[in-house]
Amino acid sequence: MKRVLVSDSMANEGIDIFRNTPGIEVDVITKHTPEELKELVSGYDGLVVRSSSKITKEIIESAEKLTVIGRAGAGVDNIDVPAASKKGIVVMNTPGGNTVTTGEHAIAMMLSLARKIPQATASMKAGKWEKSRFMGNEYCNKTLGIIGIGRIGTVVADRARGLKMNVLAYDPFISPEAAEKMGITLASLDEIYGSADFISVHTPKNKETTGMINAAAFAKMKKGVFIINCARGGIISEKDLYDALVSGKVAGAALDVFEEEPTKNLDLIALENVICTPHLGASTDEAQTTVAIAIAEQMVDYLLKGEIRYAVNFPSISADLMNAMAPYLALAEKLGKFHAQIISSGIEEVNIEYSGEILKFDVTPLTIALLKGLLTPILNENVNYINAPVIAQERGINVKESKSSAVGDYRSMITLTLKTAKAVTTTAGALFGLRAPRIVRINDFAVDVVPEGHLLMLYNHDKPGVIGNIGTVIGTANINIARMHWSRVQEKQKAMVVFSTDTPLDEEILKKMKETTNVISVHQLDM
Ligand SMILES: NC(=O)C1=CN([C@@H]2O[C@H](COP(=O)(O)OP(=O)(O)OC[C@H]3O[C@@H](n4cnc5c(N)ncnc54)[C@H](O)[C@@H]3O)[C@@H](O)[C@H]2O)C=CC1
Ligand SMILES: O=C(O)C(=O)COP(=O)(O)O
Repeated sequence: MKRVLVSDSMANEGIDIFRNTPGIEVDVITKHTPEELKELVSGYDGLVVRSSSKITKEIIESAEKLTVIGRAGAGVDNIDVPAASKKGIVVMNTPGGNTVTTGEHAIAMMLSLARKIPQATASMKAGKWEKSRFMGNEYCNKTLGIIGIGRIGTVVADRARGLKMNVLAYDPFISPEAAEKMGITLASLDEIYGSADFISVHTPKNKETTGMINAAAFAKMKKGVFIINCARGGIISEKDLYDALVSGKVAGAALDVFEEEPTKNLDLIALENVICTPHLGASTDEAQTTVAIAIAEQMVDYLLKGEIRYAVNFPSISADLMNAMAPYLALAEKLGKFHAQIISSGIEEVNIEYSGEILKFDVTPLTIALLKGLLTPILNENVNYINAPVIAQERGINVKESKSSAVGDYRSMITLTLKTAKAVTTTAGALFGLRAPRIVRINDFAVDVVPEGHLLMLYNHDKPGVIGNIGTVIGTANINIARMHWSRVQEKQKAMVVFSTDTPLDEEILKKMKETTNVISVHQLDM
């Protein structure tokens, strides 16, 4: 039974999916202190959050069973994703589920801001009729600068064009060609600051964007600019925004998000030219139903079938793709696991070359699978698809991928070259038929090894009698040989034999084998 905790409010349609799925048990507990949440989480396999629960490193580190954190929404800045990745926990969100709703909120905020609708509403509710107090500004032919032209930014741009606004966008990760296809005019930040009448922010909150709109940025803006933030508090410095609003440089600000939530910055929101909502960007029935269903389905699929969709710390693999890639993932993992056991010092560099039909897939998950296989025999800690790249990086292992269109004897091949302080070694793997993994090369030796069970890899001088002598040592120990593959590069030089045995060999027998005439070295591998 997999247990899921929903720690922020979530639409019933999502909770029902958990409730109605055999094998899943769900609890909804939305009122908790951070300490209580830490205690609570430790008993669950899955955790669903929105923006209220802060999932810190401390919570993650103490969450013994947790394998997946689902964000019913877009931003994951309230989750310590690096800490989750290190612990092997998948973090997934529901991109797109609240895009239109949040874009509409930004437009609603912009429209309300320049026409002072919230202030006029409050005045009328207070029994007044202050027609001349609430003079506004028109949008038609004004310039809207959008910072971050992703999903939400694109919706805002589209709706703003309907209002006959000129739209400029800044996003360093969008190519001019992609922008042109979307009908977006890209501009530099300085161009936007210099020409925009309205500026709306739609980036994620991260190291680069935190505080990106600060006093220096306000100084470059047109006097009388309107600012809209429906992305994240802290992308705009609240202190610098306050000063710019008081000085009149900024004519008004519409804020849905705050540096701290619920905000304690009452001085800022008390300003006459600030309108605000309590993080309502995604709060529509439609968006909440969509994101709740999406995250529940994604988490059920992960918890029960291992299918990963929309993970922010792993490439997405649908069930169909997973099925198609499964033999290659198994091959990559086996190759890594095999190679890790034939080296004798720390890995400095991993070079992976993919060739043949395998190139029809995104090879990123294959590299992750290979790293998982490679690190598992070396480390005692649990290595999985999520933490393998993090562990490799932490250990200073340089991972390089390359692709080759050259197809040799195999339809697909993965060639792995490891550089250690002592040597550079190469192995290669291919599929036999459609599914069966094989090791097909060990350094200079062409082989055909089934990477399963207990293997013995032995180098010897290519002289008569070696096989007989080794067979006698293994047979005397009453150990059955299941398979055997012999290979040599050139007659009478070094040769190699790989045995597969039904049971592992103990140290004493291994020692006897190493002492056998003409044997150079013996490695036992556990696959
Ligand atoms: N107020 C609310 O309730 C909601 C807020 N959000 C916030 O909006 C953000 C954006 O959401 P989506 O559009 O769905 O994400 P998205 O990933 O589709 O778009 C983000 C865009 O920002 C761009 N970007 C990243 N760093 C940048 C930088 N330094 N300068 C300029 N552009 C940069 C990216 O290239 C991307 O195009 C989320 O991360 C979340 O924090 C999202 C949903 C609801
Ligand atoms: O999806 C997002 O990034 C949001 O900010 C929505 O936040 P919420 O789920 O309403 O707390």
